[in-house]
Amino acid sequence: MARAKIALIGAGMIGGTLAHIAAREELGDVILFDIAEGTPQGKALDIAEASAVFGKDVALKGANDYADIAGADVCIVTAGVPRKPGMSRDDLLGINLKVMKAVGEGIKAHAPNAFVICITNPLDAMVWALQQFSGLPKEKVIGMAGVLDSARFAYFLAEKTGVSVEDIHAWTLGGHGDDMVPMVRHSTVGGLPLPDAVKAGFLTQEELDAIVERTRKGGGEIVALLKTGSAFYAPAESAIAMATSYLKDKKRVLPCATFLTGQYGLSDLYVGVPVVIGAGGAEKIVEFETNDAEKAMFAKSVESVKGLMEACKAIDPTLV
Ligand SMILES: NC(=O)C1=CN([C@@H]2O[C@H](COP(=O)(O)OP(=O)(O)OC[C@H]3O[C@@H](n4cnc5c(N)ncnc54)[C@H](O)[C@@H]3O)[C@@H](O)[C@H]2O)C=CC1
Ligand SMILES: O=C([O-])CC(=O)C(=O)O
Repeated sequence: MARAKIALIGAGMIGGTLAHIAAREELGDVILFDIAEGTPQGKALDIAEASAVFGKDVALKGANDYADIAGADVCIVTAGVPRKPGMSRDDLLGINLKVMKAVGEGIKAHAPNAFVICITNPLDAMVWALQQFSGLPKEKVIGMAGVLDSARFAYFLAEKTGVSVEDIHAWTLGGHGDDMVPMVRHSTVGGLPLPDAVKAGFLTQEELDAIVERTRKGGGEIVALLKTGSAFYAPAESAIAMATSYLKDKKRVLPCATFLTGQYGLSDLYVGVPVVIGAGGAEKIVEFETNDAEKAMFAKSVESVKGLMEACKAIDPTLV
């Protein structure tokens, strides 16, 4: 059977890392696309040469022409700009919205059957705009944020409790901003919901509260450390998990920015919720039962996403 074709739109920090992981995992042949000339070609060649060391058979190619993404099974979009210290993700909206228009048109023309994973920030508004610009079915266009946010939550819990990351299951809901909602009652340490893990002495309530706050601001913590850009290893791993579930029809339940059609009482927007990812794309949204406090936090996060959608519409009135 032919190898899958994975198009990476944007060959910067995340794009290059995605190419490296996809090659090492032998997930498929990789096209690295960017407007910068030489960058995608150089990264593709470097990783192709590495493949002779790690011993995986994949083809890698750098490109500046959308024609090269033709027939891609998966497109992962990181094109645009990242934030620097002192900026919020929302400050990227104007410049990255223009990038989403160009990328959406490129995908529409050359890879209309692909499963598209958007990573570019501000994530929930960008994936919503990208779906419209590309015209692809909504279940085939999805945003990466929740896998990253919940991975941060899980890592901080593992670090504090001393329990293996493999035995921690953490969930976040909502938009990819500082008002995202780490789901304390639905996340578990060794099978114990976090309130029970506190009772059992794995961590204190104060430690849990601090982890929730650190998770919400996890992106900014890395930006402040790196100074020149934002996180790229964990974001790339997160998108690869989503692409793998699609390509292998694994039907993993992953928190992703997904188009809602009535779930959680919401319609016509993208926001982070748990969703089954399989060969059909975003196949089924999982609806957590939420209490009043969780509902209020989720509603606040959704309001932020709606505000960004309105800002996009003001810039580009073709968006509806
Ligand atoms: N959703 C999430 O959880 C996360 C989102 N991000 C976002 O991902 C995006 C990419 O981050 P990095 O890879 O670190 O940035 P980067 O600056 O290293 O790479 C971006 C690449 O996009 C390219 N580019 C710009 N305009 C383009 C266009 N019109 N067409 C094709 N390529 C174009 C640039 O030449 C550059 O190579 C940023 O917007 C960042 O905020 C970053 C981390 C996590
Ligand atoms: O914080 C940023 O700008 C990048 C990002 O979305 C993250 O790492 O969560």
